[in-house]
Amino acid sequence: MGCAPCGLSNVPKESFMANAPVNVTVTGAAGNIGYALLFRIASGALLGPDQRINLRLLEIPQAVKAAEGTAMELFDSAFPALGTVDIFDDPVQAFEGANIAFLVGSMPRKAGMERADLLSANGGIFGPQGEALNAGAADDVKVLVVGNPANTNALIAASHAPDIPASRFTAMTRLDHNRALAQLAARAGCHVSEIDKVTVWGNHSTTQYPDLTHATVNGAPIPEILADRTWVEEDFIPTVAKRGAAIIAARGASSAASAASAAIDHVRDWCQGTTSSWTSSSIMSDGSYGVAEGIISSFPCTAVDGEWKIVEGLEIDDFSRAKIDASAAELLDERAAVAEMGLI
Ligand SMILES: NC(=O)c1ccc[n+]([C@@H]2O[C@H](COP(=O)([O-])OP(=O)(O)OC[C@H]3O[C@@H](n4cnc5c(N)ncnc54)[C@H](O)[C@@H]3O)[C@@H](O)[C@H]2O)c1
Ligand SMILES: O=C(O)C[C@H](O)C(=O)O
Repeated sequence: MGCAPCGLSNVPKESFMANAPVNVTVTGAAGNIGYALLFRIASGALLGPDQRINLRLLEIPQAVKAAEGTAMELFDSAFPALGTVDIFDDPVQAFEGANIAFLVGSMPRKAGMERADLLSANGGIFGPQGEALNAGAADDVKVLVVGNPANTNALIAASHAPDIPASRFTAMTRLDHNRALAQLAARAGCHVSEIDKVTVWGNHSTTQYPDLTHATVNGAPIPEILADRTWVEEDFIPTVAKRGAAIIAARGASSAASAASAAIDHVRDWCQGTTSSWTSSSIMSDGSYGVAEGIISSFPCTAVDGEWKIVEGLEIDDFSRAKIDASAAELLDERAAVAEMGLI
């Protein structure tokens, strides 16, 4: 049963802005990431300050009251770009007319767990949400799955939405990409904005492969850094791949603000286009780079005219080959596990 939309609004719906309002649905709106994400979206960080956004928040019934508190704060922020804020506990209503959907709502892992340990707890959320998207989302809907294990949850959602192109279901490895930029910047003594051509391949898990093979700093390759195999293999790769666990150990809770920021980066680039040579996005594999079709895996991607495209033709050395294959194999195992559970 749906709860009544609260319909908070600082502005009349019909007030003038150049473009029609964009409907953005955020699940898990009362959670930690939701709290960080909603204010960034409403501030214009997602689609620019001149694009009116109507927010549609989905929560479980027990958390609707907390979501109402967040909606009150959104209202009190008087964001010029924010239109209406409606709250639902029914996915069918929440995804009605959605142009963009952030699928965040799900349980985070605790210390000592791997993200795949959440498959049985969270996987069941994403089938019904895929069906609800299929039933009522806008024709141009773009879906980003943040809730873990994000890649396989995105696959579950996509498999329940036969009328939506599978290319519209993506999972978030942008946080891993940003972590890789930050680690390389620290090692190279440069600013993150001076780095280009970093890739995160595979799963948002410890098997992910943050790849510096093609990386540049200020347009120049980094042979001295790549020659330091101890740093690349024993420091950089595990630091990036295990950063989520390190954050949990330090904060006592999983990353929230950096995850929200990466979610903004992912969807902003998807809608407005990438500005660097490429970024990392988990999308449905078409078999590129020998990654099996039918899994949602991270690739080097550009976004052009609202579509992710895999950057083709990169040379893959033996070390990278083994790493990419290992993460793809894990995704195939996760797919088999959710098939076994009847989730796809
Ligand atoms: N992909 C990434 O890089 C990345 C990064 C950080 C966190 N995460 C994942 O994001 C998820 C959310 O993290 P968080 O810190 O916000 O957790 P949280 O526990 O603070 O919030 C989760 C919210 O989701 C809600 N929720 C649960 N089931 C729901 C459902 N069926 N529909 C709608 N809402 C529902 C809960 O009520 C809660 O408010 C976790 O799975 C976490 O592991 C992913
Ligand atoms: O690691 C986690 O469980 C949370 C998130 O996926 C992260 O990478 O920070």
